[in-house]
Amino acid sequence: MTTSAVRVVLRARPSDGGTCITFLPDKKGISIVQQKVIEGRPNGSQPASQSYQFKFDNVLAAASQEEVYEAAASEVVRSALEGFNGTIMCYGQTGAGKTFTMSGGKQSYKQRGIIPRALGQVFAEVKAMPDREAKISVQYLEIYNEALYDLLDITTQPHEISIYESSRGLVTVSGLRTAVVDSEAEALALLFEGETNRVIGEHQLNRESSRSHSIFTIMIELRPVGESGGDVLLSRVALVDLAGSERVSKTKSEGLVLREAGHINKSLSILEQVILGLGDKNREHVPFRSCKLTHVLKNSLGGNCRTVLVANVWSDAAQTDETVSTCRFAQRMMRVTCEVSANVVQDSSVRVRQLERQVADLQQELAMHDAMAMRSGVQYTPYSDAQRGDLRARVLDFLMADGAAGPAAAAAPGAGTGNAAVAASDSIEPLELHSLRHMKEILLACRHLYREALRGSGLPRVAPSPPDLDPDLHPDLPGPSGGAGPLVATGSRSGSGLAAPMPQGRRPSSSGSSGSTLVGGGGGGVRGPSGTGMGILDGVGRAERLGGAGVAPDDARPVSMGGMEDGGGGMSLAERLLSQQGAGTSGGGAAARSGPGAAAGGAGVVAPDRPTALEDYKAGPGALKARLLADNRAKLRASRSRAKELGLAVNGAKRELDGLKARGEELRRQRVAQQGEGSQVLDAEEYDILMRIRELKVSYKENFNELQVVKSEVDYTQGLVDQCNKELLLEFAEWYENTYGRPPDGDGGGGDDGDSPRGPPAAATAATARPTAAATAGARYPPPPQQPMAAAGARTPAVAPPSPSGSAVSAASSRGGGAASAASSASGSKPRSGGKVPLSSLVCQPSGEELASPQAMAYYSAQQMLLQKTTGVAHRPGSVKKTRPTAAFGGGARPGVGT
Ligand SMILES: Nc1ncnc2c1ncn2[C@@H]1O[C@H](COP(=O)(O)OP(=O)(O)OP(=O)(O)O)[C@@H](O)[C@H]1O
Repeated sequence: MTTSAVRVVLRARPSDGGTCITFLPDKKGISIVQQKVIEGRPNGSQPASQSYQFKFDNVLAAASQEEVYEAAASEVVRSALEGFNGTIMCYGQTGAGKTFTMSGGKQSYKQRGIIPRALGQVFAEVKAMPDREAKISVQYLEIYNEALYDLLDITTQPHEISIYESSRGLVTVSGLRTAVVDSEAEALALLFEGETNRVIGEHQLNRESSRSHSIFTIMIELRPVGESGGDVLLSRVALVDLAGSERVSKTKSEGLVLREAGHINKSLSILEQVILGLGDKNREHVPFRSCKLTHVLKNSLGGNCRTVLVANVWSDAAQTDETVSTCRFAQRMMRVTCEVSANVVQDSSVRVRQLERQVADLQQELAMHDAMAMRSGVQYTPYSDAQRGDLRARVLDFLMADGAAGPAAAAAPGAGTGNAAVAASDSIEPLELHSLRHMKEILLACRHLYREALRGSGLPRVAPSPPDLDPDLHPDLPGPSGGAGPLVATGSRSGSGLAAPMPQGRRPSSSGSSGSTLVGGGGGGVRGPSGTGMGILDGVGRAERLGGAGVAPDDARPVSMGGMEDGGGGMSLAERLLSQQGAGTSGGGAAARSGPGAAAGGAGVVAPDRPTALEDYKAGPGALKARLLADNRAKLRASRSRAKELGLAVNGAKRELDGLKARGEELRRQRVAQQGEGSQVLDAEEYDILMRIRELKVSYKENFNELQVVKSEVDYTQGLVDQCNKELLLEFAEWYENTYGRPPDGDGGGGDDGDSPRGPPAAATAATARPTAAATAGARYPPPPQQPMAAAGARTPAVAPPSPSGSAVSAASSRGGGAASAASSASGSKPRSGGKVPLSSLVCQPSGEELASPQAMAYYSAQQMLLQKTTGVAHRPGSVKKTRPTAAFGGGARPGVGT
């Protein structure tokens, strides 16, 4: 990047009325002598004279007029061929010879001006570059009475041409015809055509006075020949013929010509201000946008451009004032510096071709490596639709194989035990992974199926996975294997055939007290299903049978663990881990305690009060859930605080936007009133407002979008907190009952986190709720219900799944009218009237507003999924009671269901 001062060229129109100027010997300045008649002097006295001398240290001096034109054109063209923008601008009074300098005299080729010379040089230079491919195009703009015209296309209306300024301050004019020219002749033809379209007028000083400013632009694009890549040079040469400043007293302009003079003089005066501003380093604001001329020339004046100013003076003695004025302008222009750098860009098309070739080479290389390593089926190219469809079918088969394992498992040796689950998962044909792309495609297929399940297809909707769940804090997340895996078949094999994913964190967690519950509870466990593919329950089933004797077996702990281990094939990894770690210990502890305790009917065990017991529970067997609850609460707080922040930011931006818009509109009205409807030149304040509005809109949109996301995160996390809270309390109630032989004081399903004492003990307790014959007689679990989508949005989401066996599982989810009361008791608002809280009642009901919210409905649907899963395949040792068919759980609540 270099910094250079603007170059000045002095051009003098030959005098025909007594010359007032002489060039200095070195041609780097001029001397002006002004003769003045001083009034009041006695007749015959000599007129007084005043002399001026203007020297320019950056003047382009040449011997002849032709050489000056040639040198000026050459200076700019050569640098343009190196990628630098250039401008040559003629300035001076009317009639001083600007058009003559730029376009040339009409008499001979020798008289041709700077533009034809520049065009000739461009094509000559390009021709001399065999290693470069050049694309030359031209534009010709006219600014007449503050309106923009296309001199190459007179059909273009002024309003179709506009000045656009990029965020980096680069100004371009859009709407102009850009003519690509292949030869000098073609370019000259366009130049002449454009010249004939210029507006000219006649006045005292010039019979062919240009009434407009014109800018002929040559655009040059130079790229290396062929596909060798390399840099592309882009440059623009603007050749500006300004209209001349005129003194109306001299030109005697009238009517339209006078009006034109007003526009011309105004714009030239703004140009002068701009030059003054650019020359003054302390000046912050340069009024480029005050008129079209200076706005369009913004890049040429003090921007990334090499600029040559041609100061045209008329050497007539009568024009001395204007000559002095033009020289002053030129001197001011000398103070303007330009930061220039070449416009070099990478040829993207060549680069793309190179990369494509590279990719193809690498693919070949990979294919060779695969062949040598005997790897087949690896695909590196994107999957086609057909391949994707095929993969989805295979992924679906894989997912559904889980549900199909049931019959196989039932038939397999070891069915009825936890081994069935192992057998079931072992029997699933794994999906082989060939490559990273293959893995991604499998995940995409899963996502597709998931979304399809969400959209409907007669399947329940599920909640989206909560973000960033820490597996350490969520050990009850679905594990990778068996029926407890991340996907739960929601239909029978012959049903919809689609699998819906189990929402994370919704799966009943392992509590480690399973053995104790089952053993001490006297066989309250559910039986392992057969034929439904839910072999995961077999472990529990075995524990139930073992405990069914109502006597704590000698091997209480091993049985407890055995139950876990046997069922391990169907457990999630997290469950297995849990059973092996602290929870296993506490589970064992509970077994040791509860087994004998239950055998003794709870006698001899002093039950602590509820708050103390709850604290014990939270520190012991319920630690995991309590931690999960605390974690979710922390996340909820964080989300809420972020939502608040974003809400404030959004509202603040909105308020500011409204204020700015109102002010902007006011300024616009003022501008239109002053400059007319088509005015496009904004003043500084209006421009700043527009820029600020643009910035604000961006930040408003970003914050608003994030707010939506955070809001749904808050909603979702709130749901998680509620759910965790309920589960914790319910599990606590069960643990308490199992441990001490009676339900805790107050309400096991009490509200919040159970820290506050609850109301009176429930009248009826789950201790009285014993498995009914029907339930314990091996009633098979029904296949997971095919829930209609409507249920997801139903006001009562506790859908009773069809119960072919009439098991209490159905009843558990169909306790008519129980939902509200139990829910209220679950929230601690009032004590339950009796019995256990039916699972169905733990499913929240969407409010009217929520019915319209997809996030809310997804959440509720997820709860229903949980309900279905739990009622259909309940296996969580700690939650067995929830699905245990008891009278309190819904026995007789509905005709045709229950026991
Ligand atoms: N160097 C020159 N040699 C011969 N004639 C010239 C020269 N410069 C200008 N003239 C003549 O002077 C007259 C005015 O020139 P021109 O129209 O180029 O002036 P101008 O500065 O463009 O005026 P304006 O833009 O105000 O109309 C023309 O007739 C032109 O031929």
